Amino acid sequence: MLDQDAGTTRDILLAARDLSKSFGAVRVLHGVSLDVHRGEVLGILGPNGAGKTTLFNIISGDIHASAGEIRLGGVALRGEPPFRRCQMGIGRTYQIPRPYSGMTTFENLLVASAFGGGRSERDSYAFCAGVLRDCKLADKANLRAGGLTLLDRKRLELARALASDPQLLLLDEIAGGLTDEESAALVGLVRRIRDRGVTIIWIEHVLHALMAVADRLMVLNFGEKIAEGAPQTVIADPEVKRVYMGIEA
Ligand SMILES: Nc1ncnc2c1ncn2[C@@H]1O[C@H](COP(=O)(O)OP(=O)(O)OP(=O)(O)O)[C@@H](O)[C@H]1O
Repeated sequence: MLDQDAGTTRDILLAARDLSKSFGAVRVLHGVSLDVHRGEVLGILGPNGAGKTTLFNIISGDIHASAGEIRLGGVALRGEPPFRRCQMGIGRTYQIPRPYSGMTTFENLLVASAFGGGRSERDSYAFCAGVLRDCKLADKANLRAGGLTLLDRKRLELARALASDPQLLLLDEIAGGLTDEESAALVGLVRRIRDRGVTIIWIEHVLHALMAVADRLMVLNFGEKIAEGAPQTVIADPEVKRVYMGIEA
């Protein structure tokens, strides 16, 4: 699927149209549309409860939208369960890490590589060893995932998503609680992942981390998109300042 963008034709990997979601009488997402171009990093900002994770849950198939449609590489995702979407190339992290606690770190990656990435067991070993190194988990390979520290469980979330070989990677608040040094290392890793050709959508409250790598930003508030565009333009927007940063113009 192609679109015209300021005179250039760019390839759209994910196209979402008019997504809405209500839980009972509570409307948490309303008419949200977005296009994500291959190879870009789209950052998503918004106050708590704005509907950011709900948007990810709809894209990954964890929940169904009340209305709207999503296409990945032009293919409609309607009705596809999460495991199929993973096999189609959508990898994600969860805000609260969800490892297989009784398995080792390495075994967690092998499962993702074999069942999500479709690799043979033999190929998975070398591939997952590389992912472990990238995510600074090599020395934790044989530890039970349930016994890892929160920081390492967050690293494992990212590593598992990478092991499934995504073309689209959804990152949900992976920088929270990191030191400045750890945050800078994470930004470096996200850049390297992008440079390998993976398209990324990153929900993050740690603004400086997001600003360091995002090509575009989108802002949600009360389930609606209130801004989208170049990062510097978006964060200078008076409405975004008011809603997200509590700054009145
Ligand atoms: N399964 C659910 N049932 C009922 N309400 C839900 C459910 N999931 C989310 N919500 C509500 O939907 C709204 C949006 O939640 P969501 O987690 O998408 O927000 P968010 O922007 O990701 O917030 P945060 O930055 O705090 O993670 C919230 O009011 C939340 O309580």
